[in-house]
Amino acid sequence: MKKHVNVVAAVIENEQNEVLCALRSHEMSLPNVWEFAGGKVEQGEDLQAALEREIEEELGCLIQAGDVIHTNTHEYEKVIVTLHCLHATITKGEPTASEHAKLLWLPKRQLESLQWAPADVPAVESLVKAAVL
Ligand SMILES: Nc1nc2c([nH]c(=O)n2[C@H]2C[C@H](O)[C@@H](COP(=O)(O)OP(=O)(O)OP(=O)(O)O)O2)c(=O)[nH]1
Repeated sequence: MKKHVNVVAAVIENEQNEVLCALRSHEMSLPNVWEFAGGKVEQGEDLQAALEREIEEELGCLIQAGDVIHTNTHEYEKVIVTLHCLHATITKGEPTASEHAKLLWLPKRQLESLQWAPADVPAVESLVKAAVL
């Protein structure tokens, strides 16, 4: 049976209505696609605490995680991912790539110009839809 993992991802918006996008590197599983930074939820952790921990580890900054804005389950070849996208705001520091190949602030309405991890596509579509309304 395939492993099922719960993953949290941060939709971080700046004052210019740009969203932080992160490119998965060659060394990561699912390489060379864009995602919202985050990672797997550990046992006993709530979604907000998991996201705050993952962002500090991955991007070296502190965030406050807010509401869940989108949840989607996607079946990959080897794993089933339930992706929870949460609003988040930076409270201290600047995001810096350590594991990712690149970070990019992109206006919401341009998000679909990137190649996203398949599990992220519904969340990206709804962010773009909300931005153009
Ligand atoms: N962090 C994050 N992971 C995502 C997103 N979309 C998506 O499909 N994923 C997948 C990729 C991975 O299979 C899983 C998250 O794992 P992870 O970020 O902890 O890192 P990983 O797979 O590189 O870790 P590892 O098990 O290979 O050590 O969820 C997303 O927007 N953010």
